[in-house]
Amino acid sequence: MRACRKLSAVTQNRIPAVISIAGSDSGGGAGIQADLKVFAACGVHGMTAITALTAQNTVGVDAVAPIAPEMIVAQVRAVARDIGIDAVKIGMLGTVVTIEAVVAALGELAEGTPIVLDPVMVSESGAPLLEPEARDALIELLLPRVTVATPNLPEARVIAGSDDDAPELARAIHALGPRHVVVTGGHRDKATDVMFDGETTIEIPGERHPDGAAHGSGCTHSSALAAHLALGFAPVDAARAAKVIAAQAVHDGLREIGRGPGPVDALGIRSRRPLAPPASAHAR
Ligand SMILES: Nc1ncnc2c1ncn2[C@@H]1O[C@H](COP(=O)(O)OP(=O)(O)OP(=O)(O)O)[C@@H](O)[C@H]1O
Ligand SMILES: Cc1ncc(CO)c(N)n1
Repeated sequence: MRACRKLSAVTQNRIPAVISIAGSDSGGGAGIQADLKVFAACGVHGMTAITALTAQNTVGVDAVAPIAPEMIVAQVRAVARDIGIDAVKIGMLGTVVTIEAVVAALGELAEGTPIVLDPVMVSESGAPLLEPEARDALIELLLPRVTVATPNLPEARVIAGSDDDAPELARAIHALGPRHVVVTGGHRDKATDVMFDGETTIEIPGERHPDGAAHGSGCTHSSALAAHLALGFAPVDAARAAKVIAAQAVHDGLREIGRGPGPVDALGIRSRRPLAPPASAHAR
């Protein structure tokens, strides 16, 4: 049974708690690992329900192990019943069984809790992260439940079943049930995100950073969007903030990490490094 509506974190002047229901990236660039960094960067408390483990690096995905459906529900229930959930980000799902488990887990949320769905299908390195037969379950079971869906261009084309450009795709996907759609711009000529709210198409432009590193850019964007919804931003303002944060994370991306496309950096890790080790430090 769905819990009753609870007061928002903003009304209560508390730190919002946001959960990522997503896959683990052992390379630390995308998935749950990226999401927790973004939540911290946005000033919200991050929580997780892991849907799948991936043995992954910047070059590829070596193995995927789905988490048992009852364990997915248990993770969400545990935090919902104690800490409370102010917003949800959903990332890698992988299988129909996992999608069904996540739908069941959403029953633990208070009414009106914002849900952001990043319909992850393929990794930056080109590995499939959603079984082809799970597309229909994602469309029928999850899309109608979400506040904001954030497909990239190829994902939007798979969901809409057309080769259109972002504005038409955003409208077609909106007709499938989500309240807002943001087609993200990483795979477009200009890195402009396109949002549709049911009435208006809104362009969210930004400079393209061709020399950055973009592994985890979509995860960063959807987590930042969920965090800002929990912070009380309206969806369009949350989408603008998410675009700025994702673009900066790509710009700051850690190109030197791994042999493939390096991970985004949402925390400014490079700028946090000491200029030199203390004189007393000895290399082991
Ligand atoms: N090179 C870039 N320069 C500026 N912004 C970018 C760049 N690449 C991606 N972005 C921004 O990052 C966000 C995520 O977009 P993108 O389309 O790359 O997601 P994605 O393909 O799902 O990411 P991934 O699968 O790598 O995690 C969007 O706001 C997009 O505009
Ligand atoms: C676990 C995971 N989630 C999402 C993506 C998409 O970037 C990825 N590569 N790995």
